[in-house]
Amino acid sequence: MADSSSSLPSLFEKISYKRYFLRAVDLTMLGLLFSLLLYRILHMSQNDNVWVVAFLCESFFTFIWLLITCIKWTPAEHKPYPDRLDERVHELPSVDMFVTTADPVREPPILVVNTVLSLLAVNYPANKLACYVSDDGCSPFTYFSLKEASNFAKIWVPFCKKYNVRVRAPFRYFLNSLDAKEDSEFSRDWEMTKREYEKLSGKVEDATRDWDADDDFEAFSNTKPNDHSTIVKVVWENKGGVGDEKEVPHFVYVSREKRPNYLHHYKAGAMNFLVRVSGLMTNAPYMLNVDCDMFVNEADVVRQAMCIFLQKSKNSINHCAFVQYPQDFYDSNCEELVVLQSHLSRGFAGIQGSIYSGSGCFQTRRVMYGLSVDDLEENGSPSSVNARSKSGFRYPPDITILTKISDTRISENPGSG
Ligand SMILES: O=c1ccn([C@@H]2O[C@H](COP(=O)(O)OP(=O)(O)O[C@H]3O[C@H](CO)[C@@H](O)[C@H](O)[C@H]3O)[C@@H](O)[C@H]2O)c(=O)[nH]1
Ligand SMILES: [Mn+2]
Repeated sequence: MADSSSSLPSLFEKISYKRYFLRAVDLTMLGLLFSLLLYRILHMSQNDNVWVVAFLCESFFTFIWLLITCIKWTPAEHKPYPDRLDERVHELPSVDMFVTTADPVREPPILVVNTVLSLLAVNYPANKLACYVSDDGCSPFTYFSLKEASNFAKIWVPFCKKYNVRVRAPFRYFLNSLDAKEDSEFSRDWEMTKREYEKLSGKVEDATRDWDADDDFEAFSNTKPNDHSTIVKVVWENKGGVGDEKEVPHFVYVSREKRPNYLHHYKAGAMNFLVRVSGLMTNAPYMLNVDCDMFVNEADVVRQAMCIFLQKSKNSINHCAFVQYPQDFYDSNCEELVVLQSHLSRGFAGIQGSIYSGSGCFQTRRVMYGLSVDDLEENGSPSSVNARSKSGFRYPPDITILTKISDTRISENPGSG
């Protein structure tokens, strides 16, 4: 937990922007819009429909413009200082990272593999991380790809950490050719890692044609995407890890039970299931949620979120429920969305906080369980909270049985050592 001594610098700063000129422009606009509306009202004649319609349209425009202007009035940004974490926080908290996928055809496994690799390689102690993939397609190809990815992760994670790679999704990283001209250690490692990645993508792409289904795939026989029992497989277990740079975090494959005629609630159902399974296995106090076609484009993403979560306020309780990251797009023209996010989200940050959009979001487990901050112990973890919260909510019995991953072997990849 963060040291609450007020003499130490804060883990993040809220920077407010002074926009005097833009405010003057906005006020002028407001004056002009009101004068126009006043002019329309004063010269309204009952039989002129066009005039009335113009008045209604302009009133609506003024209303929307006013809403947006109010949101943008006091823009702010939260600037985290991850370098300060090490001196302030003695032990970083655990984080469970969730990836959802639903269809191996619409969402090719190589995309899911890249999402997962970018998460496994973030700058955070590997023994504090667990990555759970929910597969609503119940696809042995997805599972096969993830097993292969976990082998490649043993090369990829140390490579990223050794050379401080910024974008840790290999398909993006290897788009750029090698800079170093001479035969250096880096260029040798780069070539070797690229070769291994190409092998991995080849295996994943060929998986539908040529693969050996061993006993580990037994669970997938006679299953249909909408009719099968739950499958949980520990793809990789970080056994007794100490968090050094060569380690790979826990990595778990999950396909929840589905039956025809039972609603499964799409991504929301998958997220609920991931919360419950991870509650039994690693029970981290913080959770991250990303879609399978996203990747982490900033290696310090978890440390940055921790700067916000672990900074204590004056009464030494942190009320932060979630940290939402904005989305960027690499393969489509979504400039409007980016502009909207960068302008409006700064405005929201200045008023109260960011908009919750789900994906790309860290949330606390206690909020997901419906707990209030008054129910918390000093360490902020829900594991020490009684089964009944103030709202009278009672956990299902399985949620209160909290065990660590090393005690709960549901199913293990035999090759994971
Ligand atoms: O039955 C399902 C259907 C979808 N998904 C996953 O949910 C995510 C989002 O689904 P997608 O069809 O890609 O929706 P998008 O419109 O692209 O996603 C946006 O909109 C969704 C709500 O409609 C949000 O949940 C997402 O986070 C947000 O990125 C993907 O990872 C899917 O694999 C499941 O796990 N199970
Ligand atoms: Mn999508």
